[in-house]
Amino acid sequence: MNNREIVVTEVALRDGSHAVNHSFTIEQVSRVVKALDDANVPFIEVSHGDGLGGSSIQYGFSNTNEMELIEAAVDAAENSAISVLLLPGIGTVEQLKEAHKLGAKMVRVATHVTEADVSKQHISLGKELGMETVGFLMMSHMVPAEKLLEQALLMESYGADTVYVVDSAGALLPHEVKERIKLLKSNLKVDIGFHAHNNLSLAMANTLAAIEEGATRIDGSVRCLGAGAGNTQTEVLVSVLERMNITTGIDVYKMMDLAEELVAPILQEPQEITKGSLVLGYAGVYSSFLLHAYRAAEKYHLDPRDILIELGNRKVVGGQEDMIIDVASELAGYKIS
Ligand SMILES: CC[C@H](O)CC(=O)C(=O)O
Ligand SMILES: [Mn+2]
Repeated sequence: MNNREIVVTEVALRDGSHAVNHSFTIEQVSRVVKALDDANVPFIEVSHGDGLGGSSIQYGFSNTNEMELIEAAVDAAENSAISVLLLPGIGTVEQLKEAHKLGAKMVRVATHVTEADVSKQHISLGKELGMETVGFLMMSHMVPAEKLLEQALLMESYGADTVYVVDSAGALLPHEVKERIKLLKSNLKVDIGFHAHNNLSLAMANTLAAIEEGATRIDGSVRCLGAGAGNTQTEVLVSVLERMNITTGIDVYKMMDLAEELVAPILQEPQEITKGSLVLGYAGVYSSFLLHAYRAAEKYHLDPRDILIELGNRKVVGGQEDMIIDVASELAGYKIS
């Protein structure tokens, strides 16, 4: 990717979908993609927060059909490639084909960190379609580095061009990121990526630790527009990397401008580390559970932190969003039969 030492994927228009209750409009997507394209961002991800097909009662309905958003993104991008996220079991083969037909160039196939085997069909299809294909191992903090390596090797064997360590809960500490990336780097032939969440205020430190150990594919969300406290803030990341003489190819001033002028007004509230998002990192809970837990807490008159801590204790993972209501009703004293 023309002299980029670090290849950034901007995820605000996908991960940020969680933070705005899946309310992105065609106009917002078009304007943000156009500006990101102008800033020379190589990859821009656009999908429901839970990936293709995520719009549902379980995960939250999108206000606008994600295929229309993907189409708008493809139309607005001259050079940037549009990426889609797909979780096997939520997104289907047909939806991936449709996104590809609309012009999506990259697919990231995401599984829970112990379930890489379910990614085979979708990684193979991504390759068959000629897409850049990425394996995305979510909740990577939940297993030791050796288990993560085993799962990453599976994704590599299915044909993934890159395998990502995904800190979905923002729970990893810098030394744990280093250990994981180092092990993958020395055992995989494909590129290694890292996706952070800022719940413990460690997204930037963890990202730099990952780069130090050889990760070359990095995710960021402009203005921290991602689930929980958001991801590594893209405009800050490209500024820091430029100070370190590491090239991303991205125009720092243009990133700063679009963050302030286009993305800040989209946020329903400024992205900050609130007590709720802090508990996600502290208890190791999926960042996308945050708003679901707030709603459940309101319904059952509970402190959302109690719900999140209990979800962490039970090691609830992505796809088990229905457990949020179950746990809340149990904590409120209702019996589940
Ligand atoms: C539900 C999919 C999830 O948001 C993917 C992701 O970005 C992560 O696990 O951090
Ligand atoms: Mn994420």
